[in-house]
Amino acid sequence: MQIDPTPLPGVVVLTPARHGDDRGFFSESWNRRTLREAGLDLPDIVQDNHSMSMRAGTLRGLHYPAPPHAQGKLVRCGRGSPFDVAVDARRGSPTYGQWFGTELSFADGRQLWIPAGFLHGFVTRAPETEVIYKCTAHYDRAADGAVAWDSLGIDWGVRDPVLSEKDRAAPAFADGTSPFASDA
Ligand SMILES: Cc1cn([C@H]2C[C@H](O)[C@@H](COP(=O)(O)OP(=O)(O)O[C@H]3O[C@@H](C)C(=O)[C@@H](O)[C@H]3O)O2)c(=O)[nH]c1=O
Repeated sequence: MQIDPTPLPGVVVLTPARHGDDRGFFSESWNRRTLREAGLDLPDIVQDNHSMSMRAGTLRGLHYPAPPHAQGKLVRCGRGSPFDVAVDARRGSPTYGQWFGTELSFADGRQLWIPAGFLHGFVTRAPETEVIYKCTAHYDRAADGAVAWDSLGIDWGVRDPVLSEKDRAAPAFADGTSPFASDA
């Protein structure tokens, strides 16, 4: 398991080992002990999500479940190569409002760990893109929050994305209004 830091402290890129042979490959996509031994002690995982986006240019985000339902998310790609983005929304954080984005392809198995207190979103680059992510808290519909995808200067590489109604109506990211304290 390779663990690479990003410019946002707490957000890391994980690359699990793959054991290839003439059938294909085998990979432990998540292993608590391996991560702990590598110095990454993640909170308990309680939910695993799987989404399929049929069209290239589909953008889901930017989302956050508000406290006390905030979720850390370990995101990977089942098919395709989405561009995955985390935004630091912890008030008082030195990197508040800053974003980090990276491509998570099925081809290389890279994963993005996004702690609670961050917004999350992704855009698909190919049809039939599958994104799979483990969460550290259960989904609560009433806590579901969204911020406008185009309000943070993120270079998504798409001008007119396919959006849900919720994401089309999401408010802009506004200074000081984040529900997350600095220690979210
Ligand atoms: C997120 C979620 C949604 N749902 C339901 C609510 C709704 O009827 C349907 C679709 O929900 P959404 O439109 O919110 O799905 P989606 O736009 O894919 O939302 C997801 O986007 C990515 C970027 C995230 O980080 C996730 O946490 C989540 O917010 O699924 C659940 O039952 N459980 C869940 O955990």
